[in-house]
Amino acid sequence: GHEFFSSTDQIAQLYGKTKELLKVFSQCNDAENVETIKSVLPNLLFSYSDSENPEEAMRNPVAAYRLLRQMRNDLIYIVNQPNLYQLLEIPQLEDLDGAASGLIRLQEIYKLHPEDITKETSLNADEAYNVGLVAYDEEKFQHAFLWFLYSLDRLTEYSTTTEEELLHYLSSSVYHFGSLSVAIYFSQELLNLDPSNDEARAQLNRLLHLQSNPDIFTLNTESSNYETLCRGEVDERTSKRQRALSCRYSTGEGNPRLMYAPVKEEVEWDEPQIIRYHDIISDREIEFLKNISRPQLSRSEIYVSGNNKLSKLRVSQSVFLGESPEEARVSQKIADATGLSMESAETLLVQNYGIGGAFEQHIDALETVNDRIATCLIYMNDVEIGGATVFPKFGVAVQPKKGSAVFWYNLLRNGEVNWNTEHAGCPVLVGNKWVANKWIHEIGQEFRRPCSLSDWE
Ligand SMILES: O=C(O)CCC(=O)C(=O)O
Ligand SMILES: [Fe+2]
Repeated sequence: GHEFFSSTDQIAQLYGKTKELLKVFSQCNDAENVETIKSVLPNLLFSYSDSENPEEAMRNPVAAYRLLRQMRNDLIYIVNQPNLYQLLEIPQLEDLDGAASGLIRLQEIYKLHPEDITKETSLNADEAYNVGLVAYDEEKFQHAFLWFLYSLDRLTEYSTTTEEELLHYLSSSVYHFGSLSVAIYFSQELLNLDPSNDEARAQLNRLLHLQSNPDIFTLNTESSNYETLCRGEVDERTSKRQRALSCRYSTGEGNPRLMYAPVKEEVEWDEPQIIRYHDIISDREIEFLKNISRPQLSRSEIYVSGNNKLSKLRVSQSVFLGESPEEARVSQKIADATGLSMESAETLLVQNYGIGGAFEQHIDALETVNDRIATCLIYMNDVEIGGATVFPKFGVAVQPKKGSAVFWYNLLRNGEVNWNTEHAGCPVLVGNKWVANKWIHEIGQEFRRPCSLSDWE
């Protein structure tokens, strides 16, 4: 079936359609089971705010996760009424888990407690429990523990989650990340609640045989360079090297198309060069690209030793556009700005990220003949928080800016892969993220970027 969690835009589309569907049901009078449906409709409708624009509703990943759960419940409810046709695709359990996994990724990278990430939108006990279980499955025991604690705090008589389940998982997750005495505490609580629980008694006895006591509230996951860059903690450009970087108007050495509309170039980094072109694509072109891509989006894959496959390392949906006058126009602008030939370039890959959606470190080069000599990455919107493109090998974070594009060479002049161009798309903490990639290949650049035998250029 269809996947939702890997593209916030897909969730937004479903949200819009679900609202419509509920409205239609609330107005129809002839369906047989309409009375039952009608009796619950006010409740369902109530939770879908009328004034809210679906895309806007997705800017907060916690809200997006809640809505996904809620739409699943509501749509399942509707489909279970006889005589009502299901017109919409129902989010699957995999979507809820994928969304929860996105929230955990955000917590890890941006070092957030459940209370931090739910400041705007809180989760109820059941929703939090589900996030905890996903963290537990991913062996992120400290995060799991904190979510179970959060869930325990919010337990009510309406919760499906039970205190026993939570105590069990609290004990077990805290045990895994190291605090034995706290594990013992929760195990004891569980036994107090239900003295006949033999499994809990055995567990408590096992725990009582062990000892240790670390700090259980400090989020101390090891950070890679990628993660520190995403958080904006380091960025080498803030050092004195920045002064060497510049901004200029380029007329492409006399290119007639640029004479009257020069491109604004900014050097984001000098070695290897990373160049930002400002205002390379207009808002209208962006809307057009989004609209043609939307119905064609599907989960992005990663390329590993000759094969494409789905991976948690890349949570987004994308589509390679077909050839069209609009695609060609964007291509031409990139050709003008970079001075490179688009003869063997791929068509634009339009990409929308999901809940906590990211693309972890990778290189764009495929290590094949006629390889991807360069990348031009177009930002189709501003991202409120997170979502930077980062280069861990030299410590630069580039923030998306609507209408701009960044450009770099993936290959050295001698044709070898430049491993320093390794980069990542950080998870989107607040907002949505649309980008479009133009991958430019070697064939056609012979006279534009002459090759060299040196092994460092
Ligand atoms: O989204 C980003 O910032 C990076 C995307 C990227 O590296 C890619 O699609 O190859
Ligand atoms: Fe990339």
